[in-house]
Amino acid sequence: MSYVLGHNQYGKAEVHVVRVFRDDPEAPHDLVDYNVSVSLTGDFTEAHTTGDQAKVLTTDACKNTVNSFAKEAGDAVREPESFALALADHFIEVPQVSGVRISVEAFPWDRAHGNPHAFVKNGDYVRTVTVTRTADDTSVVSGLKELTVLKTTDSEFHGYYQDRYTTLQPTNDRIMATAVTAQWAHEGRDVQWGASFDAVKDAITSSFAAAYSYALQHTLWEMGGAVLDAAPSVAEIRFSCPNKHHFVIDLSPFGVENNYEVHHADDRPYGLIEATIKRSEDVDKSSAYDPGQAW
Ligand SMILES: O=c1[nH]c(=O)c2[nH]c(=O)[nH]c2[nH]1
Repeated sequence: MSYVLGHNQYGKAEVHVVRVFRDDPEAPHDLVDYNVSVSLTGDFTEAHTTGDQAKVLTTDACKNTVNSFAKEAGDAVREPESFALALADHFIEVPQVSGVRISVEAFPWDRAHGNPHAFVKNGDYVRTVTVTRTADDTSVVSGLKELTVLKTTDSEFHGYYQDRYTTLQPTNDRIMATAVTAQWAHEGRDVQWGASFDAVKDAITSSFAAAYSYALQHTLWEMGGAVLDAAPSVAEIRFSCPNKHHFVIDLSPFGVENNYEVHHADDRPYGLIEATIKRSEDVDKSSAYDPGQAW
């Protein structure tokens, strides 16, 4: 039998590191909470085909590098994009490495009641970053997931294609809810990452609230446009949004009127609506995204 080695990559997944900033004894503490994954490509054929590990930077060293960079990388640690860039810039210098992908989940913590050293984990969303680096190219994708939003009206759904399996009744008024997963690819790496993230998140939530919706697809389009207007470095944004169906419960058997008030919050199945909104047809950022990410 003959066979060849196809695409391969390796690294350390899910290095969960928390960094406290407490250099100034007079200043309140800050912290960042990152789950970092490192993935390397390069000249690693022999590690697989002959068992020769001479070129393998250990995944243990990858983990140690992440932990040490949480101190060594200075102010770059404060934003997940700049932290991922610092790590990617480091790993790409390893001679046998030709490609680096750093993925970060950043868990937000809010200061507790203005206390200088106590925090409450903010479960509203998780911030995400994917940095992809080769010798002469760097791409940065920022994102968020698990941002759950709901509006109680200003949402319709009707006029859709009908076949013999179509039973859904059209509606001029419904709850619309989704848990937004979005990733957006930047042009360049010279970006104020924190301000840019805040602008995108604000654009998503404010346009979700303000836009009158004729479908979740229509809302994705509105949110994408708002993001491109708000964040100049963003070339495109990809959404993956489950339609969290809320069905009006028929209370008429009990003689009770239900004017879009009482709903069954359905769990599954759910509609899954996905779309990319980009500045022009020419934008192609597909290589910037981690294909291994479930979304
Ligand atoms: O916003 C929606 N988009 C759909 O494609 C769809 N399909 C469906 O059954 N309900 C909805 N709602």
